[in-house]
Amino acid sequence: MHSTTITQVRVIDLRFPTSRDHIGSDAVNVDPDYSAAYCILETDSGLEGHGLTFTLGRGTDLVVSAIQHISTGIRGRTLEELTRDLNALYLNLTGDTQFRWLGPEKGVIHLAVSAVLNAVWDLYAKSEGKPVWALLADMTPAEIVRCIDFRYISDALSVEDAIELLTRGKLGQSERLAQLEREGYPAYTTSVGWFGFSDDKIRTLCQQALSEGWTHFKLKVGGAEQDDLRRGHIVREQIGWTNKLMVDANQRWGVEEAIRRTRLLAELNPWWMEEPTSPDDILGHARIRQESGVRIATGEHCHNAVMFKQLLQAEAIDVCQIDSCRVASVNENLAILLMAAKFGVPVCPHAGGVGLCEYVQHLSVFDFLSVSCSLENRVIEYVDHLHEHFVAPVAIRRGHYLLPKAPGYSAQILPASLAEFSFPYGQTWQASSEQNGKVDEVHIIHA
Ligand SMILES: C[C@H](O)[C@@H](O)CC(=O)C(=O)O
Ligand SMILES: [Mg+2]
Repeated sequence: MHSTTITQVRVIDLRFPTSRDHIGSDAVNVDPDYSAAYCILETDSGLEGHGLTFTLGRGTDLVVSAIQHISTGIRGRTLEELTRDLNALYLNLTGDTQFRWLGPEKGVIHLAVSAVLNAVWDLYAKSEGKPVWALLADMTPAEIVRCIDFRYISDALSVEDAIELLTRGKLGQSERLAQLEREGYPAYTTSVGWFGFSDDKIRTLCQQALSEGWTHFKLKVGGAEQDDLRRGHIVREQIGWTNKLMVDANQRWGVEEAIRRTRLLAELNPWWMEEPTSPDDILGHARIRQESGVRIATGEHCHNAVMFKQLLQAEAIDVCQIDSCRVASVNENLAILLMAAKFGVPVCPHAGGVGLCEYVQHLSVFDFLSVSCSLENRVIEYVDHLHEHFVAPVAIRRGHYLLPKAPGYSAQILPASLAEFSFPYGQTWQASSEQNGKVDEVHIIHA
């Protein structure tokens, strides 16, 4: 790797008005504006590292500010220094002796660390001329392990466990890669069943998705009992009973209610119930799993590898839904992939958000090539929104992700989109504030 020095860190508050069409809506997040705290690492070689963390509109400015604070130590350092020991970089970014108090390893600071590390991985992969999945697959087990913080997970996954899994994963890797080249990676769609969509819209979107080759569908639940069942049966009428239907409650219920409602929804034969209760309630998920008889999935709001460790140790989940931005980037997700493989729990990444599909395809491909080496019960989420804003958007064919080939981590956004949707001064937001004649009080402070 030639020496590349980080000369500037730019941060953008990027917001897309998806709430206007109920895109992304669920029983709890009823008006999501898919947004991102977007980080650009400029270098003296002209290469740029682009990274983001996913937010939902208001509050993105808090993460932007956090990135500005925690990235001061990145400027002036070479890429070679940063990537020589990626766990040391992780510890440096998460371990600031005062910022750590705002976590640790959770909340706004952890989201900011994720954006910065996502940008570092993007720059690293670009400098090597590889997509991130290939950069990881070409690493030795020892190199992968050097990216991971084992301090709080070694009681569940030791360094030796990781080395053994990764060494085993080298066997047959080229055959698995050839399989992905031919077939792509299996996916499911959530874009047919957002909470704010009408019954007719759900019917139409299911028919369209079936014609495109989709076989796995996710529906948002968590409204009134009869509405959930009615909408569920509408989907079943369209997709039949052989195709897979998953339901997602987005943390809507307490444990007792979650057990009751999951049992009710069992008549839809869901392949999993997602986020039935608080993401922090590990024992609650275990009870719901034991007492409902339905497969339980969670992860999109689990803020670090330690939470995933406990979900796996408590046998609380059937499906591990990693998120590329909630935890601190590739570093933490490597640990989670390895723990899930050790506990025999399939990983089906969360991707309902801007840039998340572009990111998680790399993590699932690496999991198949080098970690679990299995596609059994594994599908990557796909949402059909905002991909037109990316330099190298995901490619989908008949319900499968095609292997990303461009060097980097795939979430670089087009300059015109950065300009148009930056908040609050991009054209989209200027137009809406002029149109509405109002600027939210918080934004006046921001301005
Ligand atoms: C607010 C987000 O769109 C959320 O509903 C996404 C989600 O839960 C999922 O994709 O799963
Ligand atoms: Mg979800």
